[in-house]
Amino acid sequence: MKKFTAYKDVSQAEDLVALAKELKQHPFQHQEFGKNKTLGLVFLNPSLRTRLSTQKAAFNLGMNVMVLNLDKDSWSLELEDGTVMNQNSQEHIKDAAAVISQYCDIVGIRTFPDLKDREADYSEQLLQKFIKYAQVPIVSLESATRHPLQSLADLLTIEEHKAKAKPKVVLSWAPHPKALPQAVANSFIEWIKESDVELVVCNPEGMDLAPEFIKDVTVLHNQEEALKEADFVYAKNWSSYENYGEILAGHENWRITADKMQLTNKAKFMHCLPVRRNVVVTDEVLDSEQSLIYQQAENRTYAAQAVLLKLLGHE
Ligand SMILES: NCCC[C@H](NC(=O)CCC(=O)O)C(=O)O
Ligand SMILES: NC(=O)OP(=O)(O)O
Repeated sequence: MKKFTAYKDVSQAEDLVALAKELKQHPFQHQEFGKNKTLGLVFLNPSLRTRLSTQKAAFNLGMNVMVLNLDKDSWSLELEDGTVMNQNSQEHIKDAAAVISQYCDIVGIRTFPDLKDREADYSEQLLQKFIKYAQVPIVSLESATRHPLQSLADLLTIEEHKAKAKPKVVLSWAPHPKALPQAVANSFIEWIKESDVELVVCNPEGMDLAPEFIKDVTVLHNQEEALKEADFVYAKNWSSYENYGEILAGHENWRITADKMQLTNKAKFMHCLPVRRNVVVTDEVLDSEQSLIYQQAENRTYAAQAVLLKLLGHE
């Protein structure tokens, strides 16, 4: 594996899930692989889980870790080539990526979309430029359109908790007061649709995800119908792809409640976190036995560890 930014970077997702599962049993068995290797983690946006679980994954492999909050502690980046940099940007991404990667064997980068210019966000310009100018493998810590480490952890969580060979997995849009990226939802679909599950996505009219992600996927605009007999309910808000970055107000009734969970086949509840309690989903659901939110967060460590191990050259 040369980089980890999307499903297509991985040759066998099942193998990666199996490796993560094995690492969860024996986290320290590959310490020699990471010895004297350095992981750099670059954040342009906030993070709790990705920041800590990826560091923990690296420590489990015997790696050293350096973290840079580029948005707060470093220079503001210029992305365009040939610009006369006499305005606000202070360092070109070309120089920043080249220099950071000199200090590291693997670099992880988190970069959210600005949710204003759809083409710019969907071309992943910052991530792609970083890859272009860095000389080492790059791991996405959530980019403008995808969150592959989250999706890999989610696959592992579903694998561990499924009670039948082909469970019904429902990804449901849920309300939120702020415009959020489509990345977690896009990525979840991209990974799970290749697994042996019955996938249903549900969202209000006008909130369909990008055609490239929902191609050949069942999309319903009726949440109650979608939830029937679900084995897993994954809730997530996203802002509009169609009216790019717009919030959909007036759909508070899409919140996941205990009553809605009654429609399901005693489904497990999933969310990537952070979650706005009692907006996206009620406390009653989040704090119930059905909730897998902390198991998902725990699995982030082993998903990241599997990815780092592959990038370090483990067969
Ligand atoms: N990394 C996991 C999700 C990150 C981001 N959520 C957020 O920004 C939530 C912020 C808030 O609740 O205001 C998202 O949806 O893609
Ligand atoms: N789920 C997730 O990626 O969380 P953070 O944004 O806190 O890293």
